[in-house]
Amino acid sequence: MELSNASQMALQAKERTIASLFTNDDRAKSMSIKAASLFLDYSKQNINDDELATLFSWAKEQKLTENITRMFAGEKINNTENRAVLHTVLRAPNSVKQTILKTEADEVIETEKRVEQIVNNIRSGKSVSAAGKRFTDVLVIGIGGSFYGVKVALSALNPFCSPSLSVHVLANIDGGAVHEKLAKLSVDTTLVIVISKTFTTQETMLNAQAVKQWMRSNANNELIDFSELMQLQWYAVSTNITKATEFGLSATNVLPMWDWVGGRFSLWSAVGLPLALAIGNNEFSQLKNGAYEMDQHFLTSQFEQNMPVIMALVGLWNRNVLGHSSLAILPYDHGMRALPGYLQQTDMESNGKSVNKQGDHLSCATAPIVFGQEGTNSQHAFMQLMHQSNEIIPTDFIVALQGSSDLKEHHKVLVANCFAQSEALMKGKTLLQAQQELIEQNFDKEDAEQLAPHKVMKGNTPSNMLLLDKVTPYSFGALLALYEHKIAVQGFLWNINSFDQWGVELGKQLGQQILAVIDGGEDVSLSSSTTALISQFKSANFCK
Ligand SMILES: O=P(O)(O)OC[C@H]1O[C@](O)(CO)[C@@H](O)[C@@H]1O
Repeated sequence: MELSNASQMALQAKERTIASLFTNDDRAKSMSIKAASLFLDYSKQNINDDELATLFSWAKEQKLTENITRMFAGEKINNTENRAVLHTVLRAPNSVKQTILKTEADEVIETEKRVEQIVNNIRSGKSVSAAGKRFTDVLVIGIGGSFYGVKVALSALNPFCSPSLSVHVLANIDGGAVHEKLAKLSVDTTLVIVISKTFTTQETMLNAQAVKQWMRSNANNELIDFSELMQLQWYAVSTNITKATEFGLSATNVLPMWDWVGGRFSLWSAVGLPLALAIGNNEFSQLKNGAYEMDQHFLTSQFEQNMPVIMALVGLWNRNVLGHSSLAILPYDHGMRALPGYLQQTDMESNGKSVNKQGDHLSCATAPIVFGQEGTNSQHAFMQLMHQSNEIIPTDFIVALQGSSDLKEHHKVLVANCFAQSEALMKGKTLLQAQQELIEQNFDKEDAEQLAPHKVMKGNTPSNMLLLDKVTPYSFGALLALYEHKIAVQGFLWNINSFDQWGVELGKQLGQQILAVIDGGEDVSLSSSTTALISQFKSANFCK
């Protein structure tokens, strides 16, 4: 990021307090914006109007509009994989699909209809298991982008999920996770959906094998033909029909994916099938409608009134001008507890890069370290560090005005805590204030002076406050799209490719190499540390 006067602006910003920027009541009003049912207040950021204006004109100079337009138009902006980035088209009306995708639109529209039909058949009991029973459970197997979207939406939209069809998600390659899931399930009432764009991902394949084996061993083999069971009880979403059918899936049960939909942006495709099964077709459409409205807002609004662009620029300001390396995501909402994990992938897998699109090394920092937890739990854990360490951690607070339960007092306390934290992070407490407080509590002057430094809170921590009227499929769809676009904008401005993820490859490759050594091979290229660790593992497992 090359802003000509960045260091001078940083100096100026670091010398002031955020609270001092509130010279009149207008700041909260002028630094807040509504879009697609969401409300963003960014007035507690350490930025003033002039600095924002500089960022807006800089973004224009960097051809941000052109980049956004190219993405929506389907140009191959994922240059290292020669792919378009078109998840947005999946939530657009059919006429837009036809304009952008041309002949491919038919398959996309057909797939949507297939998803709807499967959802209707399963939820109505028209489609039953090989044992002739109604499905009570859906087991989803997938990882990374083929997991986080479904997981976060299932949890956030839990009040909309059918009580008679439970959806479970299996991602990690850990026998403990497999047993934990399968212990709750019965072969006769479980539908399985394997989500894997490539259908080669090691974790997903091994988990799918384990589940298939469990089904084979536990089905009533005298009465049930296993290939019929696979036909009735297994679906997949993948670009790789060959691999899926080799695995044993019927080709008609493999819903397509397209190379122009990245895994971490794929919830809007047939990858959303498990979610649609849980919440129903209408609510799944609402999720897409909310995202579509955010897309339209993003595409058509001036930068000064554009929620994703504002969030992106404020994020760049924090990261590159003020030098803050992290971003805390704090949803004050039990349903949205999976959001920090989801955004860790969306943000850090997209923008965790250090070369630009041309392959040249970048001199500026890119994606922040994203972490978080639901409020108020975070207040009793890492927020101590946010208040009193030297680290300044910009924060996104997310809360719904109306709670999803009937416990109104709980929601009042939850929201009060959320607002209180944003205020406390901004204002902090000075030494003088701390001393004063202690004296008011009847400490003598000497004790007050000694204790006061321990009660100082640095304050000046910037935050966004994102409000949803209520967590609904519509507002949650808009929220996910907001973050997708914020992250894309940051990638455009850093001139990086946000849509590839080569960084995960080396680990995968070495994983295979190490597996071969565990299985008896030799590999002199491994470090002595890793070789010793492998020996320890082998003697614990194979030499007893
Ligand atoms: O859908 P697949 O092909 O199983 O891949 C799973 C995930 O693995 C990744 O390659 C790395 O996390 C993601 O991009 C992808 O979503």
